[in-house]
Amino acid sequence: MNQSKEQRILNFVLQNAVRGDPCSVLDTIDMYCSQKEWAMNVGNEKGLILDKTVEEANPSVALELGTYCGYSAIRIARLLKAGAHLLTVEFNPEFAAIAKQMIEFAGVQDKVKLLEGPSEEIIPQLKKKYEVDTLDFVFLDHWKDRYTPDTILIQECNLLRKGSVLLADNVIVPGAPEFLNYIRNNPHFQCTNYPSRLEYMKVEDAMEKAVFLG
Ligand SMILES: CNc1ncnc2c1ncn2[C@@H]1O[C@H](/C=C/CNC(=O)c2cc(-c3ccc(F)cc3)cc(O)c2O)[C@H](F)[C@H]1O
Ligand SMILES: [Mg+2]
Repeated sequence: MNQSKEQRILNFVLQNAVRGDPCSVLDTIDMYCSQKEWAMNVGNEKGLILDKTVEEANPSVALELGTYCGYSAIRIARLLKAGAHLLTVEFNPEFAAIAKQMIEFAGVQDKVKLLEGPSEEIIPQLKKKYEVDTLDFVFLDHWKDRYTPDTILIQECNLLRKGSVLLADNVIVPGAPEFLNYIRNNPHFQCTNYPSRLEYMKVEDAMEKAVFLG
């Protein structure tokens, strides 16, 4: 049975990156996906915006929706302080299996909890089952038409506190127009747009940051 693209990316990392070195894993994925096969990792350009936003938020508890191969989970986890952790949600079992191996190879598994299942089921379980009080940082990078319903669900589950930071990928390409409309017209959020480029392409994209005002 021929391999998936995601399996090829993982194999390339296992053969070419330095075990236990998250930056080497990120660089190796970026090299493969810019030279061999495009894939929907946040990439290095938008990755730098993600880095700055995570460093500024300095979260104790972070949530990611849409793990895929684990690139942004590794990117976030490498910046977390001692005792802080990232919960990352992925409902495709093949992608979850790839991401788990990628995260372990990078050596950040102690900071990352990969939750396999749909975000709409997992978000309501975060407080009781996963012992979350509130989320300090949320990275939205799953299906683009799910950004709004999941942001509403996160609020309904009382998971945000004054100052919680949401960061959404792809608000230009593929686009999340409904989310932009929702979040920019919501008085409980202070929004900032970060123009950038689509990963591995000379195509405009952007990220949107939304700080919860309580
Ligand atoms: C809905 N609830 C979910 N729960 C758990 N895991 C989920 C859920 N929904 C999806 N997943 C999981 O989250 C991932 C989905 C990522 C989607 N990302 C994109 O489509 C995406 C697309 C492009 C893109 C740009 C240009 C072009 F020409 C073609 C593509 C660029 C990007 O940066 C993206 O992030 C994963 F695949 C899915 O199983
Ligand atoms: Mg994306």
